[in-house]
Order: sequence, then C-alpha cells, then structure tokens
Amino acid sequence: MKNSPIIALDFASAEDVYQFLTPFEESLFVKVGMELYLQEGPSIVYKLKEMGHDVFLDLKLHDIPNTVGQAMKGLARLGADLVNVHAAGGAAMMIAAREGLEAGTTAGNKRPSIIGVTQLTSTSEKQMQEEQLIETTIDASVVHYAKLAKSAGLDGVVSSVLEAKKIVEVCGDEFLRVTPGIRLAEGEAHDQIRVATPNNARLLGASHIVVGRAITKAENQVQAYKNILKMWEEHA
Ligand SMILES: O=C(O)c1cc(=O)[nH]c(=O)n1[C@@H]1O[C@H](COP(=O)(O)O)[C@@H](O)[C@H]1O
Repeated sequence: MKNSPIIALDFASAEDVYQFLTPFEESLFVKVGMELYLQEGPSIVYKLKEMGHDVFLDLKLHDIPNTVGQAMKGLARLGADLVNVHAAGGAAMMIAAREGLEAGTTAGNKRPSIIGVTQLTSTSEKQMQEEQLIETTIDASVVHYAKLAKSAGLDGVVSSVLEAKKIVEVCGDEFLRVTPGIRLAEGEAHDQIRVATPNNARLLGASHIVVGRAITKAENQVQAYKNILKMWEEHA
C-alpha cells in the first residue's frame, strides 16, 4: 500500500472521477466512499485498480457480525487495498469483518487491509458526550476503540490527527492511523471539527492522511495535491 496522501474521490459519477484524474501523471492512492460507490458500484473499484491506483473502499460497515462478515466476503473480491468498518459495531463484528475478508480473498492474493473508524473527525468531544452518552474525553474514546480494533485483529484505525500519537503509544507503530480532517492552515474546515494540516499530521503520528475538498475543490487540483504531498513528505 502506498503512503502518499489518500485522495477522497467524493464525486457523484465515474465521469467526474475520470475528468478529475486525467491531468495526474502518477499512480495515486484514492478513496471511494459512499457517494461514488452507491452510484457506480463495484465497476468503479475495478476501473481504478486497472488504472494502477491503490484504492481505499470506504463504506464504513456497521451491522450485526454475520451481515458485516458476509458483506466483507464479497467486498474482498473487488480488489480494494483497504476497507473499513465502524469500531462501534463491536469486537465480534470486527472479527467477523476480518474473517469475512480472509474467506473472500482468493488464493495467492493478499487480503485487503481493514481499519476501524473510531470517532468521526466531524464529531466534537461535547457532541460525543451529549449525543452518544460517552462520559469520557474524545481521546480516551478513540484510544479505547483502537485497542478494541487491535484485539479484533484489525490492521489499524481511522482517527483524527489529534489522537494519532496516543494510538502509536498504545497499539504500536505497525498499527495504521489513517487520518482525515486534513486542512491547509488557511483552509475552511467545512463540516470537520478535529482538523490538522498535512505537516502536523506527519509530526503527530499519522501513518496516512485522507484529503478530499482541499484537493478536489481547489482551482488547480494537481498543484494542490503536489503541495500537500510535499508537506507530508517533508516532515517524514
Ligand atoms: O473513513 C473516512 O474516510 C472518514 C472518517 C472520518 O472520521 N472522517 C472523514 O472525513 N472521513 C472521510 O474522509 C473524507 C474527508 O473529506 P474532506 O473533508 O473533504 O477532506 C470524506 O470522504 C469522509 O467520508
């Protein structure tokens, strides 16, 4: 799996995706999320893999263990490099997800990496406490979910940059810290709450960054990607 910034292809159609990707010369690490997948289905994943890109299929599964396990068995065949579930689905669900992926991975192929979403980067500590009735800090909740994901045999978690260092301390450096909520210092936060710059992401322990609108909504998207890549690599 590449370590370059993961570009969130939050577009409504494959056509928009191809238009966006055309000016890029290198092979990229891209993310297919709900918006795109629910319109285009598996074909968009096949196509992006054929084009030579690494693919994070971000469907954030969260259901009973059997349902998630069977869904992952099917998803394993799509050839994505990375998939995710909500850690709040619990240890049994995460184990079923991993086992489903293992069962669906054909002989000779590597099973996709699987990570658990801890607390969404759009969630504030106050909101978590009031709406989820979790009476602790957001850091403690994220680290708790990271430990649970690790105990279920997952390869890492999605968190904000702000919790990444603690996750390394508790779960080790091999355990992935995939961090969305990336914004440039002068950029708008939009709906994200726990945000950080690409430089700080690296300094604070993220293993990967996920970047959507800071690239896709930029006037010069290739240049925006290059700038973010440079900031990310400079601080390695
Ligand atoms: O799992 C994710 O990728 C994810 C988890 C999370 O906690 N926060 C989060 O923003 N994401 C995704 O990361 C991307 C962030 O997009 P921007 O806010 O436009 O950079 C979106 O595609 C989100 O679906």
